[in-house]
Amino acid sequence: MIEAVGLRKVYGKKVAVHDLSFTVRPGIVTGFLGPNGSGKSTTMRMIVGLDRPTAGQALVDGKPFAAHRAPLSTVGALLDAKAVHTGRSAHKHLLAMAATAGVPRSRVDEVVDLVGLREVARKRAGGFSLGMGQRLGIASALLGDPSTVLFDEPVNGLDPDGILWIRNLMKELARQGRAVFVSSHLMSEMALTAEHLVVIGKGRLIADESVKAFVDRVQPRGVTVRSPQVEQLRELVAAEGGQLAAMDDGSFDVRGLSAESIGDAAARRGVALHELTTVKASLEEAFMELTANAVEYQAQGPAGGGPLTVPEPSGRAREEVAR
Ligand SMILES: Nc1ncnc2c1ncn2[C@@H]1O[C@H](COP(=O)(O)OP(=O)(O)OP(=O)(O)O)[C@@H](O)[C@H]1O
Repeated sequence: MIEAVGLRKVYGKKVAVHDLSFTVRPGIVTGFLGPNGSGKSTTMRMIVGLDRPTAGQALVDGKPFAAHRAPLSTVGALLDAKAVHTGRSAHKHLLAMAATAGVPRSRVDEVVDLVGLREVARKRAGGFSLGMGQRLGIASALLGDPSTVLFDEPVNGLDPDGILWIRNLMKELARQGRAVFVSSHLMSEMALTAEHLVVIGKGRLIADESVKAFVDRVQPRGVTVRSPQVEQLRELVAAEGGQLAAMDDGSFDVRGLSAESIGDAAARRGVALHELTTVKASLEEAFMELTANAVEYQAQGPAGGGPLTVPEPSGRAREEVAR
């Protein structure tokens, strides 16, 4: 479990992290999201004692990381997957780490198997692909069987197989009762992996809530309606003040009305409905909308910049968050 309490980091005149407080609970995957430069890496580094907070503190299982007798068994962190001695084999690298931390040798074979590196464990880690390097980084993080794991952008640069593997591993680590804290730029990936989110912008907390609550904060994108009585449906939507657009698959996209008001009006008029679904914003759309004012470096759009706008969904390409 991680508790950030009034965490603050100042580099010279730059306040990288402002009085940040949040909790990462055991048993679930917590996604850590924020635009570039928002302070995610700085926060993670403070949690594992690699950076000193200017104020506040980061507690892991109730104590600062440095106060733990067996730090490797407290927190496993993947902060920079390339930080492995390139001349050594994966096996030697892990053995050296295990010896330093008082972890039994048998655990090395366990983690090598867990991350699927058995075939290549005795080869020089310098020749590893990005995906293999990532697996080795994760093996190192899990060596001490930690109760909390921290992964900074673990899926960056990985192929779909590697991404799926990491997603399943995170969920499994959480299922085992660990606190799993993972940062990522890939919103669609976070929507599939995380149950809870900590979102920051310009070093400040924007959200500490479930993925569902975060997505529910923004307006739904519309309502999908199907009815065999097309003309009556058109009249109903117009009478209620909504707009209706026919979709390629025979359904209708209704804007300006809630599912409840469409359903009630259909009941009053005796119009049969075969589908009535509120289309929620995707996590990416919610993130863009809620962090629009917290983006450090904004692209200059045709209108000269300003907050990022949420693209209108087109056709059936709308993404629903299915939770
Ligand atoms: N050692 C440092 N010295 C000075 N400024 C720093 C240092 N480390 C980070 N910063 C600044 O602090 C801010 C937060 O950086 P940080 O790397 O924590 O953000 P991030 O959210 O991890 O970004 P990204 O998603 O791009 O990795 C940035 O403005 C960055 O330039």
